[in-house]
Amino acid sequence: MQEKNNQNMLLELDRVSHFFDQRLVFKDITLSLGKGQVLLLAGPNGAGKTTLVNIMTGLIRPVHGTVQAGVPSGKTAYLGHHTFIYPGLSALENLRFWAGMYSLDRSEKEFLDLLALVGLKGFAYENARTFSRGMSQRLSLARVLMLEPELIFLDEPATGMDAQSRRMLREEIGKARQRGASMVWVSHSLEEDLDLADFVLYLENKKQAYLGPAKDFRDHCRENQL
Ligand SMILES: Nc1ncnc2c1ncn2[C@@H]1O[C@H](COP(=O)(O)OP(=O)(O)OP(=O)(O)O)[C@@H](O)[C@H]1O
Repeated sequence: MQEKNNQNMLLELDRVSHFFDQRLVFKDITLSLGKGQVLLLAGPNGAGKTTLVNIMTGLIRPVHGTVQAGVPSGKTAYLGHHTFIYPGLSALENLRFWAGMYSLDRSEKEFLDLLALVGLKGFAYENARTFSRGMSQRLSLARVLMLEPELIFLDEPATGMDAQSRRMLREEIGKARQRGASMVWVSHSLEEDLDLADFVLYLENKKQAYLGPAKDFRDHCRENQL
């Protein structure tokens, strides 16, 4: 995907293997992600996608191998199973809180514009405790967009989202990619999402069954009956 030690390299995994209680999840994952590249991470349930994202973000230390990130932690963002939403705060207060955490100077109008972008304008002052799964996911997306990260981890970000929200999500992913952000994106909707990706890593049978250009993945699936 990129030459090793390239200064545009944002994430590099070298022979990463992981076990839970002696049970192998996957072995020997080696990849580099460059600036502005989108890696789609796919595979059947239980293949190890979330585990690999957790290793990439540093939440889990791999049993073997190394992970190097070329961006400071303040320039990475995660949208996935944990929404990081404070249920006792309104949508706007959540954004204000996160902005404070990252020392970002944002006006009330900017918060409201962000909430409008993710379709939550009418809920800015509502307590986040009352939000559905899809609404919480949209608020979490607003947090990610506010950070303008260089490296974004998306673990099934469309979970709980309706068709309109999924379209908005894909549009925002496209915009982030255009401004040069890199992404690792776990998806179960390959047909929909493949066109926004540069590379695909397909995990199956405890190894990388495919790692290569997204444009060649469909042919690979046909040839290998995936
Ligand atoms: N904390 C844990 N302790 C023990 N086993 C775990 C733990 N987390 C995950 N596993 C196991 O590791 C394997 C990979 O799980 P993981 O959640 O990474 O898969 P996934 O590809 O993300 O699955 P899905 O598509 O269902 O979300 C599974 O067999 C799972 O049961």
